Amino acid sequence: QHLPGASVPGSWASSYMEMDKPSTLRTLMPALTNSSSIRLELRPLVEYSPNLSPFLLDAGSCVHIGTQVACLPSTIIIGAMKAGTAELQGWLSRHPAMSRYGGPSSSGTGEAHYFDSLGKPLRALAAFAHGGSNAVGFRMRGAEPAYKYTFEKTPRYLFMKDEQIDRMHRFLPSARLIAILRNPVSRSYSHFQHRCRQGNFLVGLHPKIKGRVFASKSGPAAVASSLEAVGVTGIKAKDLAVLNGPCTNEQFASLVLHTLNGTRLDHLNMEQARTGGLLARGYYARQLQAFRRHYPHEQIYVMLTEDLFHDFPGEMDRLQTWLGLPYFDYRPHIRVNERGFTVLQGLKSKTDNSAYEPLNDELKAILGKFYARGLHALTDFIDADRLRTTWGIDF
Ligand SMILES: Nc1ncnc2c1ncn2[C@@H]1O[C@H](COP(=O)(O)OS(=O)(=O)O)[C@@H](OP(=O)(O)O)[C@H]1O
Repeated sequence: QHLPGASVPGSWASSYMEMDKPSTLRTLMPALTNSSSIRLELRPLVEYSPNLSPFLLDAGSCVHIGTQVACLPSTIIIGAMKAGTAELQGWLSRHPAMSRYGGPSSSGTGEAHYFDSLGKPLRALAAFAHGGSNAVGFRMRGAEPAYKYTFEKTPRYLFMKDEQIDRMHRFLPSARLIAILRNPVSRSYSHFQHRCRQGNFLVGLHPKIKGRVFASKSGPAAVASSLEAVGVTGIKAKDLAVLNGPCTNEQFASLVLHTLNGTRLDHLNMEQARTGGLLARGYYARQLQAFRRHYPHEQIYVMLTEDLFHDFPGEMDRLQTWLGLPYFDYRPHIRVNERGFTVLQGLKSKTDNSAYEPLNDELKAILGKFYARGLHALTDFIDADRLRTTWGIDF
């Protein structure tokens, strides 16, 4: 078997186990799984059949479709959005034993979104098992299934409802999940900037609402009628224009700190969290608790964005160890970009983009207070001192 250079030791390679009866795969899985590694000594290979249920398969198992083999993800980066998931995906896919959804040259985000939209995933998963287009993302070449394991990242997973997590677990019970968490304050501001760049907000042009920022999901006419309902009368759709990024602190404050009638709050409340997950996605504890209800503790790895960005190779070493991968030294492959960030050579980094205005101290304090209460519960997942020192939030 061809292995790519010395980077993947021969001892890492697996043999296949042709499963004549896919219905026995789940029963055998515990015997094939080494609890300290995603590697499967015998890699289940199921022959495609029109009746194959995706719920018979499991993480890391492969489906044989004609001359092709596609393997289900062994590990998934579940979020959080704006916590550096794309960068982490890029680094992990550089590992010679790992292959990302969409393939190395994917021009898209490489997010499979199998589990976060009701309706779509079941069809997609069925299509996977049935060799349809969704299998392409995890397709293997030649002898790759012997030594390569697939993974994907969909940051929205961390924000899923319980029934969606349940389905994920029923489909991939032995998957290893990686959660990367960024200080919720900077995460929410980064999310705001992301949505600004995408033109998701409207800015008021009329003197009564000049400069105010509104979520534009339902369009300017809907915003105008919501304003009318709270007594801000005479606003027409043409009085609202699409806001383009990069945006400012003032615009962020306008979105999260102003009630619809224009009152400025000096603190954030749950009501403000309605802004499309912008704030709610930072409630990490309840999100992780939801995953823990389905996946055992040992299958969830929690890392902090700031630690990763501070020492990328060191954090990748720890992650490799947790995944039980053969050691890959990232150090010869790093570069420091123009903005001073450590990135991987040959990997397009979001930090190569231009920066936006830093979050000001007043907003930092208001948001910090808003998130501080929820951080207690996060200490079930991350040491309190580490949260204090890395995020600088006092709680
Ligand atoms: N190496 C390194 N060092 C420091 N910061 C980095 C690095 N790589 C990515 N980033 C920052 O991560 C943010 C993007 O996160 P995601 O890739 O998870 O975004 S997304 O959810 O996929 O849209 C985005 O944050 P903001 O720039 O604050 O928006 C990136 O700049």
